[in-house]
Amino acid sequence: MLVKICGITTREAAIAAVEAGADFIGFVFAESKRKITPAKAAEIAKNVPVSVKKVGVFVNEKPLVMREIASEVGLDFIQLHGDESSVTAESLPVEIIKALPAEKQLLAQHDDYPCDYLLVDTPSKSVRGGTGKTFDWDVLNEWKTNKKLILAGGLTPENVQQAIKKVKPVGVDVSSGVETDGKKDIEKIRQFIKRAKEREDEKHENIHHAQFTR
Ligand SMILES: O=C(O)c1ccccc1NCC(=O)[C@H](O)[C@H](O)COP(=O)(O)O
Repeated sequence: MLVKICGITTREAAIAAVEAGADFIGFVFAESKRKITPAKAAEIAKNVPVSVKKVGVFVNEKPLVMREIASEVGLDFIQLHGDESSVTAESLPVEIIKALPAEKQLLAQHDDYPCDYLLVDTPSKSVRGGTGKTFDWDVLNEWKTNKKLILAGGLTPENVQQAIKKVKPVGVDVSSGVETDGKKDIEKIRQFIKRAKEREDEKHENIHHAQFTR
């Protein structure tokens, strides 16, 4: 099970995520209480092993700005969390995670979107991500796709195993659920990754993208 810890703003949180076995760490460059400057993200990223992928989260940012930040920070992935077109996604020089709210119609419309992973998150009218709220996971079981799915939205150390069992994604993503009083909590990061990866033995035979390949 791939694990992405998002909204990293400190070296301590990055180290905790890396040591606990995270596969991706995410830096939010969009408007957010977790927004980080490219310079600070670059400083943190330079101490992260190459095996842990660095993801930059953007919402409707100009492609030129995304390219500059990707180069400055050494991003491996760009996570598009807004209404970015396929053309924008294809113009970017790194791998793409496309984030979508869990709405049936929207998911269906993105079947051919050029991305390496689809991250499905909780819909919200006011903020684009990091809500800390779950959605009805059954929406995903009615959705047929050949995309690799990352499940996000309100995951916690307590509910992540249940979520994996029900949705069978290739990866899980968390931000609020590993925070205490709005700050990343080292112990929660460790617990989240441990529990997500504990189900490792049961994976592969029936992960979401394989189950629904047409
Ligand atoms: O985290 C944010 O504040 C944020 C703001 C704007 C766009 C995206 C954002 N986060 C993206 C993520 O990948 C989060 O991990 C994902 O939305 C899940 O968040 P949470 O429900 O808090 O675990």
